[in-house]
Amino acid sequence: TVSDADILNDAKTVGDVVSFGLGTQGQRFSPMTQINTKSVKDLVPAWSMSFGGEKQRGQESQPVIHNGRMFVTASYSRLFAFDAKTGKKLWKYEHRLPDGIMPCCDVINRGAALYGDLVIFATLDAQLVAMNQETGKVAWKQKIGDYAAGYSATAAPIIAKGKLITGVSGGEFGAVGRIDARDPLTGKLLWTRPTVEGHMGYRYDAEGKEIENGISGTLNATWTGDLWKTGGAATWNGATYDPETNLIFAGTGNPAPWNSHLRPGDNLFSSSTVAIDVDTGKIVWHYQNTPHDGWDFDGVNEFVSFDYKDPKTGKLIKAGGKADRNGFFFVNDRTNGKLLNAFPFVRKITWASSINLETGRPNYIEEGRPGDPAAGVDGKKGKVVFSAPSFLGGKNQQQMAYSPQTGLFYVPANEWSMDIWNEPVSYKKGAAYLGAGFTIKAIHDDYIGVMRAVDPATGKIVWENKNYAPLWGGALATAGGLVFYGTPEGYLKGVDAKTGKEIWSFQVGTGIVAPPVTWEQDGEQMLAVTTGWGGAVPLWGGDVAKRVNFLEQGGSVWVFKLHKR
Ligand SMILES: O=C(O)c1cc(C(=O)O)c2c(n1)C(=O)C(=O)c1cc(C(=O)O)[nH]c1-2
Repeated sequence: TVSDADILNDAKTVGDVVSFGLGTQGQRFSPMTQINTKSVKDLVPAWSMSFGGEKQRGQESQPVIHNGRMFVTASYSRLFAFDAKTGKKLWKYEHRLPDGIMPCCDVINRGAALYGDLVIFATLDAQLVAMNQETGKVAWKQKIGDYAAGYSATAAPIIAKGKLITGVSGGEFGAVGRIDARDPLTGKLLWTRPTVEGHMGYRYDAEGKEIENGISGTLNATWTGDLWKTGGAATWNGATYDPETNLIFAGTGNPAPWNSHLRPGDNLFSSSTVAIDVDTGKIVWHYQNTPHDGWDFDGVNEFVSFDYKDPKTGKLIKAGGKADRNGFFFVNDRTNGKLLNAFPFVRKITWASSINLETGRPNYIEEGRPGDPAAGVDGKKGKVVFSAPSFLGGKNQQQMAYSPQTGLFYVPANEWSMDIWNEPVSYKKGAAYLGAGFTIKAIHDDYIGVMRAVDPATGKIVWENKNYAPLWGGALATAGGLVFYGTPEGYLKGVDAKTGKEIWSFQVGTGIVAPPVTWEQDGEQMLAVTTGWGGAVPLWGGDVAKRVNFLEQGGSVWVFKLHKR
């Protein structure tokens, strides 16, 4: 069984992977060294297993591994249990999905959580399902949203201090984001914390009775009229948890609708990092990466805890790093949210010239905001603006890694742009709630994706590896001096963490849009990645989707280990 101690120590222990992020702080760093810059050239496949089925689409799942079993979620709300050593299929669960589900950005899932004897994941019809790890028998199910109103769920749950922590998707339909804490063994709700100002949070007593748990003194002050009621800020990429501060860090999506002229104000807590007390569900601090977002710059990117040496004072600070969809990399004090540093990690940014380190607010470029349709001649279409990054972001769902060995973040970034304009829109249950039109375009002929090694203290890009297609898979850093990541072209790569030099690669036969993991199995270091091209790019990518339409779908897990000579 998986205990709280197993989860607390996940980043340091090598025998399994029991949390999303290889430790709930989300560093995606492994202390293992058997596979290193010298030996990595001898990596060979150990096994591969297909998800089968007629339907494929994007596979974004991070495998979790415990007690010789690997649990991987797959497209269309499926979950597979494999023998971690041989790949033998142990069981599978296929969730029965209703016809009316409305995931905005492909039928993907990012992974499962482990606790006790259970494996738990979220489904596209906004449910949580917990199964016995050995048998696959369903232990409990809970509905977390109304799929007919656009709610879905794609993020991997995490376990924080014995609580199951989950988010919701649906921002493109005016769903209201929130973070829930449940008893992982029963599914019982312990607290719920909405991420749109104006909505009340609740705690539940022993009898399950609601106790109000709001943010005192604040009502929907940063919203106009009634728009907060359907205000988005979806927590669609889940959360990280830092045991040192007892805080859950949730990234929140764009405010709804996209047309920012309809909702003057900062629109809290959209496009933000929200730090929530794991015991009470109260918001302890928040930092808004894009106040009054008008570009769909969801701030759901993972907030990764790390120790930051202040370049001026030399003091070690408990910090967190976030490569935001809006193109800036933010470093905040994770005890109180104070901004320590902010710098661009993509080269072209048109909406703000910089982030003011004193006030913590962006220096907007006013011409960079799409125009108000109500100000136009016919009131139907606002001024079109050229904008970079595109709304798919300098970084999207693909997870970065942090190596305490190099002190660098490894950010799977994208350089692209869009034409974007606003249109009138009003809320209708179950209908897209954007009020915007757009086309995404490449900036450069030779690349969109670019893996960047970023120094959080100086903002310097230490090295970069360009990639033709947009990077959409996460990174893994190891004490072996390596960074692993996959490309939509199908290459899983092992590169030198210090220089970026590619030392090993393997073609998996379809695109990679998931983060690799590593663990030790019977004394051997194993490397695993889920494969299968998809996610938001082929659906929303405009000109970019056409440019990469040669990429083929798939659906499988690949596992590698060193060839014994
Ligand atoms: O606002 C939302 O609720 C929401 C949800 C999701 C999702 O659940 O995957 C994505 C987005 N927004 C989104 O804006 C986006 O770019 C995106 C990309 C992906 C993906 O997995 O490829 N999901 C999502």
